[in-house]
Amino acid sequence: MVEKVISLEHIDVSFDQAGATVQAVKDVSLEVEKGDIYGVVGYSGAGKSTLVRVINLLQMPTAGKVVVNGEVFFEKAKDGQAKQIGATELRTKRRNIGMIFQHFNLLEEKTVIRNVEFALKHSKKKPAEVTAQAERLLKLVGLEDRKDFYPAQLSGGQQQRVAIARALANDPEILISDEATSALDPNSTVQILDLLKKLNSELNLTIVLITHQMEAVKQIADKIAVMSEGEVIERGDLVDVFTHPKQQLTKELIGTDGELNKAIHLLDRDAIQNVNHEEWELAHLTYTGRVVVEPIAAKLYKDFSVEVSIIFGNVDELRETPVGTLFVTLKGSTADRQAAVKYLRDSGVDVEEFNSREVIG
Ligand SMILES: Nc1ncnc2c1ncn2[C@@H]1O[C@H](COP(=O)(O)OP(=O)(O)OP(=O)(O)O)[C@@H](O)[C@H]1O
Repeated sequence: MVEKVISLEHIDVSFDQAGATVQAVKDVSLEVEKGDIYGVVGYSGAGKSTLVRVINLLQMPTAGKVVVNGEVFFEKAKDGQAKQIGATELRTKRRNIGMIFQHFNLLEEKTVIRNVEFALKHSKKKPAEVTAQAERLLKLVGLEDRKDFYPAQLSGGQQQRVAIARALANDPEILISDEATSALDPNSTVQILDLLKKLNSELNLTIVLITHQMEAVKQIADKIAVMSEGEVIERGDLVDVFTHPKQQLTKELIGTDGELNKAIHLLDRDAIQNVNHEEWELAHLTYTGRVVVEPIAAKLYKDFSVEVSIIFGNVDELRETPVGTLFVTLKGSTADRQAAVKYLRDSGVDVEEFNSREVIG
């Protein structure tokens, strides 16, 4: 059975900024299931941080309902009275939600192990148990041999590992990562994302990943929500959203737009200038898994008399699923091209067609 871990219902958050009201989050509902890696993406200022800070009530919503693990943290109808969990209980419940940030926020005057132990200062564990827990976590994040170092003696990636160990000190079920890889070099970014993926599978940790880096969500997220101006404008399974983006902004974020422009730019105009507009089109093919291009091109020619010319192609990995993109021109009569496109779609290839007149005017 699917277990809902986080449920945000109709969340609004407004701020007063110099006398004006800024609506940072507008009527957003979001459900995160146990074991999800849920990416929340969007440009700076879209409202991502504000939205996720609502989960543990670091940010109070103006209206809406926040439920974590079946427990109502906050509830307020638009013009109603707010009901919220008591302060002491909230403090305890927050321990179930670890957080990591872009800036690691480590205590510079404390060693790595003391930084992790510090997160257990309110726990009822004995000092020896606290140390054992911190050592266990440092081992989990691959830093057992750096436990007596100070933060300044570590690389950014290593400091983020310490921050992750500290965030896991109270054995939380949920980890919120707010731009945790944004300040890291590409290599450390990949390693931190791999670590988050490992923690997700080994501990069944539910992760909410806020980022403006599409590469980060591509590497590990199962689901994504795209935010713009305080609203979630598109959401769903990562592979679905990446292969069938609906909103213009999503296309922009994942680069589909740029790819189309590149295809139009690279189009061999000499080769098509004498071809009648009705006899060719530009097509964007997307396929998951392994599709062999050569036989498809040969088949379209042999069975449908449609000539395929590849403009460019690319294979990407979305959460370990290979996803191929091909921009091609299809030459042939309208009826033959329609039959060929139908064959491609029936074979599981997603086809987006661009009329020749739209492409070159
Ligand atoms: N405490 C605050 N007081 C006033 N306005 C705020 C506050 N926090 C956020 N905002 C405003 O709310 C909007 C959303 O900000 P938020 O930080 O949630 O966006 P974001 O998508 O996380 O972007 P970034 O990655 O730049 O933080 C912005 O217009 C921001 O200026």
